[in-house]
Amino acid sequence: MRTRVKICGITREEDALTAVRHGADAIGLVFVEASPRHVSIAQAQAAIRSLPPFIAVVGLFVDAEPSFIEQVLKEVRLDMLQFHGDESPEECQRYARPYMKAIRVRPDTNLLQYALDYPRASALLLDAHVEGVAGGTGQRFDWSLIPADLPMPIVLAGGLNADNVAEAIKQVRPYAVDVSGGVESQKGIKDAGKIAAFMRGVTDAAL
Ligand SMILES: O=C(O)c1ccccc1NCC(=O)[C@H](O)[C@H](O)COP(=O)(O)O
Repeated sequence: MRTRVKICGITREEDALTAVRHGADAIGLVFVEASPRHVSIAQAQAAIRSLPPFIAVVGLFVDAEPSFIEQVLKEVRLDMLQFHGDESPEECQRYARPYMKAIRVRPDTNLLQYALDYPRASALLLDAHVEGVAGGTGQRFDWSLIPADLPMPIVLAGGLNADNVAEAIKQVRPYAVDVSGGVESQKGIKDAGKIAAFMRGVTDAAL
């Protein structure tokens, strides 16, 4: 089975459709004001309005107020939540949606403990730790820090691109990969050629 792909930081309808046309399984919408990939509720609605069925829409938040998340959930058809800040397990599981907990991995990060602490997460999304930046850094981390026996699906993120995604999949064997900067022409604007090349890399890893 091919590794699933989530393309994150989608801000425009045409980029959502390009991602899907090339085989992406999920798209991510960044509801974080400080991000260059931030979408308003209206932009999010527009970006996903013509998506075909069976494509998952993931809403990304960083330590957001619950009232804001509830408001987004009322107005945008999100299938899953992605918590990219310091949200506790209780905070992550209070919404009527499955969620992924993003972990910014450092050499001393105990990923097995995170899996135990967030037992109701659908997956752990593993991203690079860059001081002072919540995510979308374009940096990769040392994949050998990921234990082989994590009792939870892994979504591998952080600095992935067409040149390294096949190697990443072969080494880590994640459930899914997540990419943002590696398929962009500028922050928040996706590039069809880079998306196509990334998807070829994912397919090549399965051969
Ligand atoms: O994308 C952002 O600007 C962002 C801001 C705040 C928190 C998280 C953010 N992005 C997270 C992601 O898009 C994914 O983890 C992504 O796959 C990793 O980004 P990249 O290294 O650019 O592929």
